[in-house]
Amino acid sequence: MSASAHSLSRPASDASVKNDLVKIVGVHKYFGDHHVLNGIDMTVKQGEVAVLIGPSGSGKSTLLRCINHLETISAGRIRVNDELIGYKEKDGKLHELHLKDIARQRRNIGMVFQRFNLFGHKTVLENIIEAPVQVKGQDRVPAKRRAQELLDRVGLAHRASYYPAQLSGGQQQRVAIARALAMDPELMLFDEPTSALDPELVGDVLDVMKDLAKSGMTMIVVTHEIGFAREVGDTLTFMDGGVVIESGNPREVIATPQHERTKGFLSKVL
Ligand SMILES: Nc1ncnc2c1ncn2[C@@H]1O[C@H](COP(=O)(O)OP(=O)(O)OP(=O)(O)O)[C@@H](O)[C@H]1O
Repeated sequence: MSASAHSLSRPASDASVKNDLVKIVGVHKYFGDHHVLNGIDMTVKQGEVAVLIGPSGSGKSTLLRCINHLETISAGRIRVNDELIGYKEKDGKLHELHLKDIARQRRNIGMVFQRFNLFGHKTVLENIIEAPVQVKGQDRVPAKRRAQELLDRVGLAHRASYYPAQLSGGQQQRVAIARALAMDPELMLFDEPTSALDPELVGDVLDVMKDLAKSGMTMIVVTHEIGFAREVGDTLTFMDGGVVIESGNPREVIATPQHERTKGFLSKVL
């Protein structure tokens, strides 16, 4: 088949056609009468990096936590790979899934928080193999081999036998990323992964995230690192008051924000 004929007849399943991995439709979240998310719509395609920015209290963390059902949603639907997260739908109503199904869904969604939350009494290697061995039932030998590969990937192959307290904050955060990757997630959520770090440690963590993005990992990243958003993000979404104010190509949103609230926020963080 000639090249032109091939391009004309490209099948819908062509690997270059990106599928929607995350679909968030009309999501609301109330804590009592405090409306934190007020109808969020967002789509993230397979392999994309979606960066979320917004002022403190705008609902960014809550949205991330809803995506892996650490928070229940008050209305709307969140789907990852076409599977409804946290619920099954019957007669138009949502019923919360059993814990084992919620746990299965969470295994597919890695999450890295602002604070690294490593087990202090376990070595770096033991931290990384904990979930694959305990949750997935993997044998320790292949789990250790994979953990060592992941440590190599985050530049910490030589720290496998250290305890978290012997590492810098940036190194601990890279271990936290390796630990999340050990479950082979399809989606990674990052909630301000560098904001608790000393400035000189931020770059190494962002480099690991850039490498992950290059490898095709689908990522949703809450961050104030606008340079990262510009360089790595496929989309940049500005949230305020629990709604999406604007979303688009990061370079365009940063250079020519369409809304006063986005402009005001960017002027403070740029
Ligand atoms: N469990 C909870 N109970 C009650 N209110 C909550 C709870 N979790 C979050 N909130 C409130 O929801 C609002 C949004 O919080 P959230 O952490 O999602 O914002 P954010 O945009 O991530 O802010 P920051 O940048 O400061 O982390 C805040 O007013 C917060 O107090």
